[in-house]
Amino acid sequence: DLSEYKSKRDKLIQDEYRLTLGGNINLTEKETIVNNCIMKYKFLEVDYGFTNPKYFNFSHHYFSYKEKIRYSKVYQIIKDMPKGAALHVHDMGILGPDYLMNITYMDNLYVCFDRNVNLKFSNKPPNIPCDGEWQLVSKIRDTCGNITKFDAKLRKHFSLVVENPDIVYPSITESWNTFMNYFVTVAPMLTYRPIWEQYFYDVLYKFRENNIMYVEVRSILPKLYELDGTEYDPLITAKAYRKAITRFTKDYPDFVGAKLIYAPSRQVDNVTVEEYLKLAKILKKDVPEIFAGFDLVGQEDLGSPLIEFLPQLVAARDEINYFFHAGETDWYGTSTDDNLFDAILLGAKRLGHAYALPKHPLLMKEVINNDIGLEVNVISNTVLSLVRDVRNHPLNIFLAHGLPVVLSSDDPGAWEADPISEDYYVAFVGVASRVSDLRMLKALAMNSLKYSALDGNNKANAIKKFTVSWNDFVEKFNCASY
Ligand SMILES: O=c1[nH]cnc2c1ncn2[C@@H]1O[C@H](CO)[C@@H](O)[C@H]1O
Ligand SMILES: [Zn+2]
Repeated sequence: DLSEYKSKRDKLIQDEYRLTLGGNINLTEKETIVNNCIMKYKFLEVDYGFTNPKYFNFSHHYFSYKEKIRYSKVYQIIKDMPKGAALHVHDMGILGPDYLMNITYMDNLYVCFDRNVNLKFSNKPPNIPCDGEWQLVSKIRDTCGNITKFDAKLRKHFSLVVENPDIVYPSITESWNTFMNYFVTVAPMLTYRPIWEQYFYDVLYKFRENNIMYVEVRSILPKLYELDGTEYDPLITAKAYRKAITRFTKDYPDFVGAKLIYAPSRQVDNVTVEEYLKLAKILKKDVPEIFAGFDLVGQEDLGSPLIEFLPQLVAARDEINYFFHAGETDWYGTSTDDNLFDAILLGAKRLGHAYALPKHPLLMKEVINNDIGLEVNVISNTVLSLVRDVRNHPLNIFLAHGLPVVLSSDDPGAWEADPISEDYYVAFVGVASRVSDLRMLKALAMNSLKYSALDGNNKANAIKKFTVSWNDFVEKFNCASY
């Protein structure tokens, strides 16, 4: 009979909900008030899309709706909500063009325009080959007559954002080429030693503003330099991180801190990986308080796959923790896809992206059994051409299975997103189930600390600090203020 059918149906739906990430959390009375508020606004957004699919922002390119995000009440609440940690971000990709443009107003910066734009701090015209003339940026601004135009031209090189992404980025090749150019352009500016130290301090400041209390940054550890051309080895870059972190946590004692994952390019040979790992061991010895582990980066489809470096990676795995990018691909059954097998077999503590994971049922089980964190970066995956309509992002599968997801933002500066709140917003409204609520958001925030590289005591303290600020957020919450 129908009532029996309906109670069976209700039970099935409820049981399944309990399997989703956060589905087992019980909300307090106060949390329920917050939940009712955020869900009221979430339903408005989702249901509007359901009846007007063509206006559902999340099915279009991120660039087409990014400017509207700030008006979303769901976004505004998420921004104010304590979110724990950001565990997957890359050194030079965090602060975007507005920040970078300010740097171009500093003294001693030279520029040379060829096919690209080359920038370098120096006390004399740089001795770097360029098919143009090296000139002081300040001098060009003094003499060019139209600073606005000059700045607009410069700014274009500091961002992937365009008005017509479908034409500019027809495939992963175009988006990644532009993405790589971004790093090539900004690296010589950011690796000027005084800038590097200040930059990471400012990164932490921006994260704190987004209610993040702890960060793990991946860095290629580029060589820093001085105005006279002196260059330092990568250990100095790591020490510059430590310096910035120490200064920041002194200025903002409520902030937990930051750690470093050494993450150099994967497009190298075995000898180079051997050298990378040697440096990783030195870092572990010399800057133990900030060193978390090792990763390899770069467009994964272009290689090299992890299997190529097996002897080196196996030899170091007892000493170094791995946090590999793996499965950041649409190509099922390829060597990129197979990186997931190797990352897991090599004992990775977390996986970067793991985008291809749902196609591997046994690996899904391994992730659960070994409690491997999945670092998901939804906006990155859209901008870098893995998925357009985020309702098709595999994050919804991870969430449905209650897998240990942590949300992060990869390179928010490169696509002019805020440090992390927009990623939470897109994941919560565009990817997660319509009915996933504050419990999921709380679970995601908790996961970010649980799966961090903080050690026992520090992790417990961080979770305590998080609980205090979460309760404070809930206590002071006023739906009418949004
Ligand atoms: O999502 C990603 N997948 C792989 N590599 C990345 C991603 N984001 C940034 N980088 C890599 O990190 C370096 C800067 O630290 C960049 O050169 C880029 O290759
Ligand atoms: Zn990444």
